[in-house]
Amino acid sequence: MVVAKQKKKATNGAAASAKPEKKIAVQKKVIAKKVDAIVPVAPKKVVKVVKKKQQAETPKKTKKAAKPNDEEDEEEELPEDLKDFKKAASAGKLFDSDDDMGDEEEDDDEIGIKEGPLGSDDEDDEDDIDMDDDFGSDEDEDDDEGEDSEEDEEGLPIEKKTKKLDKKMAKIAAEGEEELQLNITGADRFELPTVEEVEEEIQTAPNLTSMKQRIQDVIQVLGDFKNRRQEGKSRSDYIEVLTKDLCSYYGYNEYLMNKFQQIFPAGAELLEFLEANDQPRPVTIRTNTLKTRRGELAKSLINRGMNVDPAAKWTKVGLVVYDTQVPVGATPEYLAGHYMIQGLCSLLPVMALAPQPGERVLDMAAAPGGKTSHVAALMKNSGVLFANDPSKERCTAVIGNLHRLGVNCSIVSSLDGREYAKIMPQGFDRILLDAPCSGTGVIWKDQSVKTSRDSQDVQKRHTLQRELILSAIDALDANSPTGGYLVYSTCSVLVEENEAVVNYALQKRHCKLVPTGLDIGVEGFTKFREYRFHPTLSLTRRYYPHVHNIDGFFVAKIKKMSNTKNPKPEQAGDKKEGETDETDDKKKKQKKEKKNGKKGEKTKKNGGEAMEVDGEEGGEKKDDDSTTASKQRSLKKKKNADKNQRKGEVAREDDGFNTKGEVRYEPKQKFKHKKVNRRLLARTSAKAMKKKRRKVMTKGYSGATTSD
Ligand SMILES: C[S@@+](CC[C@H](N)C(=O)[O-])C[C@H]1O[C@@H](n2cnc3c(N)ncnc32)[C@H](O)[C@@H]1O
Repeated sequence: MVVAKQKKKATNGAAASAKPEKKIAVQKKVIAKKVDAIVPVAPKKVVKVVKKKQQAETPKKTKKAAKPNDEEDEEEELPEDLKDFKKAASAGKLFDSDDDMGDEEEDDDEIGIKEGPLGSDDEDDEDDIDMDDDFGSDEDEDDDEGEDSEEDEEGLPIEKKTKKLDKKMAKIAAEGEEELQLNITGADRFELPTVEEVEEEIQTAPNLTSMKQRIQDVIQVLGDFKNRRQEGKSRSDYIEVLTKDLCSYYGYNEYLMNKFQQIFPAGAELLEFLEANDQPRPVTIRTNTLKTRRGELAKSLINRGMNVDPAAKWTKVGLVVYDTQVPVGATPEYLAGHYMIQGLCSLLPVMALAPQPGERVLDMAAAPGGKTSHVAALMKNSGVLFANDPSKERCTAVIGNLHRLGVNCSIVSSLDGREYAKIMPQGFDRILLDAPCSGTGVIWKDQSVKTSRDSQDVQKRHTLQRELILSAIDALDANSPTGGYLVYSTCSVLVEENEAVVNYALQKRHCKLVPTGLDIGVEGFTKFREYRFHPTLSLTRRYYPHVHNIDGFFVAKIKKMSNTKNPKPEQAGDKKEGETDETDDKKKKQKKEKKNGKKGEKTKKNGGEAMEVDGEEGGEKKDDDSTTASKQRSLKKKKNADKNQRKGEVAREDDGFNTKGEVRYEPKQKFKHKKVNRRLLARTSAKAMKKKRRKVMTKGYSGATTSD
């Protein structure tokens, strides 16, 4: 553009200084200027074609050599070129290549428009400088324009030609612009390949760049689906292609990718999460306050050549290690037990548990003992701390760490956590259940998680977690003067292992969620897809690597309300979408009916679930003799009510997740609004009012008569 401008100046400058004998030469330059002027709007290819043609037809010469003698030739030549240009442009041949959008080489070509009759780049540069020098500065330009218009008025044939040419050029430019816009919108519109095509590409020649591009394109379309969708393609078509690409680009199986897509329905956030899963978290350590203080520890580590800093505002014991000249796990301070190497997220559940000195505390799944030793530090090495893990091998790590860190209030056991409810019911003031989980929050540590987790696997963990959480609640003492708290945590981001487990516990035991007291984290889900958890699930906290720069994590704090096993019925959030208080009332009514029915049955069978199934038969037998229609009707009603309720229970028995561990799909209820004929309604209500009034009047009148 600078060059073009300089040329313009040069052209105008020429007009100013070389009258009249140089007029033709000036006009030629004006024409050249017009050609240049359309360059920015005409597609590169167009320019290239014109220039190439010019090059082909005009012997290449320097500007100096091209001066007066060629004037006539060029005058004739330019309109011809332009004809070709127009033809080519209107035939649409100039835009159909991808190259039109240009790569760097093409950009060079664009600069190369300076080539051709007017000479090479280098020459141009020189010329530009010369021209400036010869023909004056910007200020001269205005004057030149004035002279141009004077010349217009004179109406030389060449001027007429120029004007004609101007019009032509404007038309061509407009056409070019139009076509360019068409091409741009065409290029913008992303064409969705079929899943089969994508699969084939992935299997035969996976191209990470095009895959990434497609991922971004699809996410863009999904973000503005109404406007960007391809006709005939549904949202699920796009999602299917996106899932395939995401799986192969990031290396996940489809099961896990679907789960993540459900958690992060916004594509951009999903990408951030997936990217973060491939990034290592910072190395962090926890100061063991049983032996030292953070400031002292930091000083000694800095002296050893470690670059450390306080890890975050919310912790007084965490340090982040930026770089180190010595292995973090082999310093004298480490061996002396002044710190534990721990991810920052590991501090969160212990902070939420807030164990007090002198309490009875259980760490139900303790190995390798990072959190156990933190608990001991907060208990100031007093009270009793049970550190349990069923893996004997992993228990040796617990013992080693507790020794190194100077914990002397602990008992290490190697049991299945589910045993604790039986061997020590109501035996603890506080319990930490850092449950075994899928590890979907710490994928950066173990990439095999990406492909090894499937629905059965998650379902198995979900079941174990539910059993463990109930056992933990049963091992808690609700009447503890200082506690009665359970902290449930996982390094998983899956709802099945987190909210669903806690919600299940709320349904099964008399307990409630309380605030974790943690400053960071996002609220747990109270709604997930079509499922509704208890509203207090918002008190739980979720952590994501892409948001908090710590491992994916979940923390819930539960207070046990009573040592009875029965939960308060309203404790659990088992209300489903579309359910109202009215449905609750109906349920209560059904339960009452059921209970009444059961009373009679109790003489035959013992309580429990089997009894409910048998209840139907029992009920029928009992009422065999009864022949009245009303009794039969009420029996049928009761039977249906029982059946419906059982159906609901079966559906919910897995806490919103079917036996495969997948979210059960239930289409949203569509509410049909009955059309009300307002006139008819008004008429009927008016009639009813009249009737009522008449009734009252007659009553009142007759009443009055009697009383009188
Ligand atoms: C997430 S790790 C615990 C990490 C530990 N809390 C820490 O911070 O060092 C889960 C632990 O649960 C243990 N585990 C597996 N099944 C268990 C069960 N049935 N009862 C109790 N713990 C179990 C595993 O052996 C594993 O050590």
